[in-house]
Amino acid sequence: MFASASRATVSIATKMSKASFSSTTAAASKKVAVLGAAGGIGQPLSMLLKLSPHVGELSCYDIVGTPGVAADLSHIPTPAKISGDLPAAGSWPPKGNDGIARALTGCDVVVIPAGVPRKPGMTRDDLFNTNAGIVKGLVESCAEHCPGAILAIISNPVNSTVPIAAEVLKARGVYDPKKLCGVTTLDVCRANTFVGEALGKDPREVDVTVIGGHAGITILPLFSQVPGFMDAVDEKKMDALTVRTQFGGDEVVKAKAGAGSATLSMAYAGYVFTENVLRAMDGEEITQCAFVESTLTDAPYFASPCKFGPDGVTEVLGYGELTAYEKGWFDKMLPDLKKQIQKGIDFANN
Ligand SMILES: NC(=O)C1=CN([C@@H]2O[C@H](COP(=O)(O)OP(=O)(O)OC[C@H]3O[C@@H](n4cnc5c(N)ncnc54)[C@H](O)[C@@H]3O)[C@@H](O)[C@H]2O)C=CC1
Ligand SMILES: O=C([O-])CC(=O)C(=O)O
Repeated sequence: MFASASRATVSIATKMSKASFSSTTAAASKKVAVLGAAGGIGQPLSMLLKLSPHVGELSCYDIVGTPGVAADLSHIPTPAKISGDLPAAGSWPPKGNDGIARALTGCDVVVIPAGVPRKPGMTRDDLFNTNAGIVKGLVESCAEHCPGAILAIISNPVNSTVPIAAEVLKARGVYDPKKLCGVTTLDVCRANTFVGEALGKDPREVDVTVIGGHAGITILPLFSQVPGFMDAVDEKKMDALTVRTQFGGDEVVKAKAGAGSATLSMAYAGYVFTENVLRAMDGEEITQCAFVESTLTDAPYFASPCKFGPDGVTEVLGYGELTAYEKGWFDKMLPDLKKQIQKGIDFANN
């Protein structure tokens, strides 16, 4: 399918946007780093970014395996130059041992899927003890080596790792709320897929707004805003679809039975998010959902549709009217979301 990357086109229904593997106008000029590039998400995400018409340079960084990942990806005939780095020694191509500095210097966008995934029975918050420190350390390196880059945080729990990243950047004097996003695109992908199935529509033509955070009941798909949805689906079905979207991650964790969580769909979602950020940097008007600093609610960070421009988020958009059903979930979600955000802030400052 990807044999001729210059001709293959994949269109993706994200908020008012289409990402593709081909473009006649895009300049392959941006440097992107993937931190955690040898992992379950990192490898397919790096492959998709190697196909991006916007990426001129792709740095694959991890604590293991990146020389091999980079050598492998380097044989795909697209313009993006590839490097693979490890923390201290070892790189591909073999060109010195500057590790993360080499990976990050000059980056426009840094995507972070580094950290451990869930096993059955765990919540995303159960990952906090391991992943909080990993994200803190990596964002400290970003503050040092690419303070102007847009950071896209995938590592869970996103509701806490994004506030951790913000506190690290603030402490270093380089925090710009426009340039820090938690990636919630997989929630949008799932909601679009499930609505497509329910309405008998091509899911690529569906675009569900998903607000809140990225964990269980903090994920709130606004199905009432999908044209035709309320006429086609009764309250029981809507409830089932809402809960399935909120716990879509658990569905995958259970099916993988101890071998991790969503990787392929997340790589796709991470690619869609990053590609949209890159297109906005190149001057296109893009709107997509992201978990960002926000004044829309009492929670200091909140996922909602955001406009993106050359420097990241240019406007945090509202999410419109909620139905009584959605308001019920919204009220239930906010205390949890605020607690998870505060946990991240406290961790970073202690
Ligand atoms: N935001 C979202 O929607 C989603 C988030 N996730 C999260 O993404 C994270 C990664 O998931 P997977 O790729 O499945 O895990 P994985 O275990 O397959 O890969 C993680 C990679 O991170 C690397 N790593 C660990 N510490 C590192 C460090 N200090 N610097 C650089 N790399 C480091 C590991 O070596 C490994 O290669 C998990 O926290 C998971 O919960 C997963 C799916 C969806
Ligand atoms: O469920 C998990 O742990 C991974 C994740 O965030 C998702 O698939 O949405």
